[in-house]
Amino acid sequence: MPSLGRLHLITDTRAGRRPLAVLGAVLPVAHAELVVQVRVEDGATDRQAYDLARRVVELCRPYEVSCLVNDRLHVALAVGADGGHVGADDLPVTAARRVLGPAAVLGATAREPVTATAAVSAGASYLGVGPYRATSTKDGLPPAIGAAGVRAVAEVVGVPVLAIGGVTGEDVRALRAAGAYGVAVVGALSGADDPARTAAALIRELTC
Ligand SMILES: Cc1ncc(COP(=O)(O)OP(=O)(O)O)c(N)n1
Ligand SMILES: Cc1nc(C(=O)O)sc1CCOP(=O)(O)O
Ligand SMILES: [Mg+2]
Repeated sequence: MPSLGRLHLITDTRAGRRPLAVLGAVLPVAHAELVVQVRVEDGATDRQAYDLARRVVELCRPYEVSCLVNDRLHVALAVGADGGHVGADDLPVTAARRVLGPAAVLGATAREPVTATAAVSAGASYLGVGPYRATSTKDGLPPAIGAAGVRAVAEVVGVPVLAIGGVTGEDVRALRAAGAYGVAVVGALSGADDPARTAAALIRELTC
């Protein structure tokens, strides 16, 4: 299984955002600590997801940066991605593992210890744990779990825990102290004035 980077950049495909430009800026500074998760809006077609994922894989390849696809595991397989990420509305983790195979990176969303341990038993190789704090990037999320919620999960699993939801560079120290291995972000990079500088700062905080 490929080693897992600590900074997960999740593509921002909301209107007006430029996911490929942001990725192009971040890749040269991020090296092995970057993982890219291709996430499209729920209403996007499979063809749109495929076209974006194919371009992301192409961009990442020269940098040896891993690429995962959110939800749509057939797209992950079709573009030769390194794996995928599933949550409560997606394929169950056991089924996702069967689809992707034993060597793939498979992430699962877990919001509390019980679902976290179940996801790991079912074959998850890392967990996305959140929302750390309230975020406007995604609708319909449950209340924020904060550092205590991240810690509660990190304490009971042996796989990397990535904190997600409203995370910025200023949160990294507290999240690492709570047991997080890394962070997954949308807005912190997509909305940054200088995504390369922001990514470099995040990686410094994640690896110091
Ligand atoms: C790293 C990471 N953590 C959590 C999620 C959320 O997944 P999910 O709950 O399935 O919600 P959607 O992203 O599919 O809307 C994630 N994508 N990545
Ligand atoms: C896609 C997603 N999933 C979440 C969860 O808690 O499951 S929070 C989230 C959005 C993360 O975006 P930002 O970094 O801009 O807050
Ligand atoms: Mg999902």
